[in-house]
Amino acid sequence: MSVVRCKICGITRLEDALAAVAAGADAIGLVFYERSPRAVSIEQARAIVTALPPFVTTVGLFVDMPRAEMDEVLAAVPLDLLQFHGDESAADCEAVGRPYIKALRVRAQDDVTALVDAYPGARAVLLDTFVEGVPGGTGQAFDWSLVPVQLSKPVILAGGLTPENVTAAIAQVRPYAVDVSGGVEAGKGIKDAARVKDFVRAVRAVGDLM
Ligand SMILES: O=C(O)c1ccccc1N[C@@H]1O[C@H](COP(=O)(O)O)[C@@H](O)[C@H]1O
Repeated sequence: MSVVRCKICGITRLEDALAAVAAGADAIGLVFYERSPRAVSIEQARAIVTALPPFVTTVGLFVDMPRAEMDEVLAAVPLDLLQFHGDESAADCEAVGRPYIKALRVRAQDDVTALVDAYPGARAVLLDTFVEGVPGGTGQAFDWSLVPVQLSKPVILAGGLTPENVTAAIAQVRPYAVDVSGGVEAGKGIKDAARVKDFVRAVRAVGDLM
């Protein structure tokens, strides 16, 4: 048996965070990208993070945020892990001095192994869908066959996952973890508790088969 971890991203409300935790999510993600419909303020994020029980990883998502702005967030919100979802280089990520994961948007022409190897300090890589001009949260899946069987980092699979397709995604990619945002929403930034529950249940069930 192999457990597949599960992150629910794009949380904007405490009630959604608590529902995700109650459903069994391992991590919740908060988007600090002002152009996202799921963006949270520092105050909102702090209220959510400080109200969570222990043993739930809190992840802050950033897209090419200037360092001074990021330092303001990090000083105010006790995040466990950073998710760099823009064009940050490995040096940019390392310079922050916090544990991080790097999101990489996968295209057919990419050498995914080389992309991953460019971030030796990352705890894991998050593989997401490439859509021109959109850094993430597209709600679109990519061709999972583009993910090599062996990579130098644990893989967090993202991009258009839903309670309906996550079983097939895990069976094909065999990731360390999965990450979902749009696929469990009732509206942008508002989670659908029943879909969150269905998603986590599906992830747990397929993990038991692996
Ligand atoms: O959610 C967003 O708005 C977002 C904005 C900018 C970068 C990343 C964003 N979301 C992350 O994208 C992946 C996939 O999301 P989806 O499941 O396809 O909706 C996930 O990590 C989101 O948190």
